[in-house]
Amino acid sequence: RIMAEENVELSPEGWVAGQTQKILETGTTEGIEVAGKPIVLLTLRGAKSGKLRYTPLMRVEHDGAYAAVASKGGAPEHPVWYHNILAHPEFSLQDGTVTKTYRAREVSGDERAAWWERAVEAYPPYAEYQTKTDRQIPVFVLEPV
Ligand SMILES: C[C@H](OP(=O)(O)OC[C@@H](O)[C@@H](O)[C@@H](O)Cn1c2nc(=O)[nH]c(=O)c-2cc2ccc(O)cc21)C(=O)N[C@@H](CCC(=O)N[C@@H](CCC(=O)O)C(=O)O)C(=O)O
Repeated sequence: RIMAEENVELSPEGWVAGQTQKILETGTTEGIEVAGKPIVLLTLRGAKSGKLRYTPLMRVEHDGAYAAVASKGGAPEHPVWYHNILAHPEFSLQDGTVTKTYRAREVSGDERAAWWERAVEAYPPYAEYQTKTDRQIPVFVLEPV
């Protein structure tokens, strides 16, 4: 029996959906950028709906692992996907034309500090976002499974 391909939801945010669609059309994240920096495409499962949702994030990579930074531009609240990644921490991430499975864990202390530095290096506006909110912006490390 061929299982029907599960539908994956686009973001309701127009620009986010547009960048996602470009990745799907071209088959790569190459050339899709925010402030001139590269992005990656996660496919996360909704914590309540169980729906798959395309969630593009900035590309923060080190030694084959990635960081997912729940910045949402420094908004007062975490992005909703923060709950999705906690509820379903194993998911696929596409970087360029390569899609692999990763497992996320939220980091704190020195480990978080090291990844925060890498994140700001990869996408400097993260530092500015953190000054805009007193919530500590969550950082997840994504390791290949
Ligand atoms: C608007 C809302 O988005 P959000 O999950 O809050 O996340 C907001 C943004 O972080 C998200 O759009 C990111 O993709 C934006 N974004 C980045 N967002 C970041 O936080 N960090 C980044 O580094 C980042 C980079 C980036 C690069 C390119 C790009 O196009 C977008 C980028 C959303 O998608 N809502 C949907 C889905 C909601 C959802 O996931 N519901 C859960 C329920 C979860 C619960 O409440 O328990 C479910 O389905 O079960 C809806 O309302 O229908």
